[in-house]
Amino acid sequence: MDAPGTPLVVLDHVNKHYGDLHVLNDITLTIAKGEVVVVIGPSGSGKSTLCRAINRLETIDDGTISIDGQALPSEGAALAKLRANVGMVFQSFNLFAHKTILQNVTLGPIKVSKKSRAEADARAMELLERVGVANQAKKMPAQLSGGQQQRVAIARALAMQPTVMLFDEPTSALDPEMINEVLDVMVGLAKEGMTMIVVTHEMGFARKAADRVVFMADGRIVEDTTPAEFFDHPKSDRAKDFLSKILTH
Ligand SMILES: Nc1ncnc2c1ncn2[C@@H]1O[C@H](COP(=O)(O)OP(=O)(O)OP(=O)(O)O)[C@@H](O)[C@H]1O
Repeated sequence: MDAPGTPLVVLDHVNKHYGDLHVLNDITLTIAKGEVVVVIGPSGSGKSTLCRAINRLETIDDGTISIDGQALPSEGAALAKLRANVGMVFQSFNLFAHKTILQNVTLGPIKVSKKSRAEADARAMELLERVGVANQAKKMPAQLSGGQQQRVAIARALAMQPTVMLFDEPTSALDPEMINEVLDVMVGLAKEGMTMIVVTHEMGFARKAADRVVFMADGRIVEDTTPAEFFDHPKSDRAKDFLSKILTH
């Protein structure tokens, strides 16, 4: 087992364009094992694109991205293997609508990791217990609330035993009363030492659980610092402006 502080996710001079739009502008970022990094910034600043590029859901124009010392393959079996190590939780939970909650969690371990059904079921039930929805295991996704579905999505990602978890606005689609139940699960994961990259507008989570805040604007990393430093002493005008807009309400 590597010591905390070992680089796990490394982006080196990454660029991406959509036509004339420079959506990722010379992004260089290292995330260490066990670190929780919250990515925040104005709408359209490139946060989701950054998160998706780490998992190769988006291509990049130049630069390199590596995970655990391995450069990201662009396709094929190597990419599938890498993706299995990177748990991804999206804004919309993306559960398979025609499979039960338990089947949603066991599908990856059975199909990709070739676990036996008994082993996959046992592990899935442990994970569903952990995120507080074990009693829903036989139900279909549509029978669960949004907050419950998102917790299942987290359990599904954890079932693949990822080395890093990416969260792309995991609470944005939830009704307000369900946000905390998902954030509580995420805070628990952070405390257990999971490496996490979280795109979110939940500043409370950033303050409570993040080791670092990465603030993006116009495709660039403008600040990369501790939550306390960022929220209490933002350095750039962009960050000051952003914080004044979101913290006045
Ligand atoms: N497939 C695409 N084609 C063209 N432009 C795109 C595409 N996807 C994203 N963009 C643009 O790239 C920019 C960055 O998008 P991105 O979703 O990464 O921003 P974001 O910071 O996550 O924003 P938000 O907080 O609103 O989700 C935006 O201007 C967006 O319109």
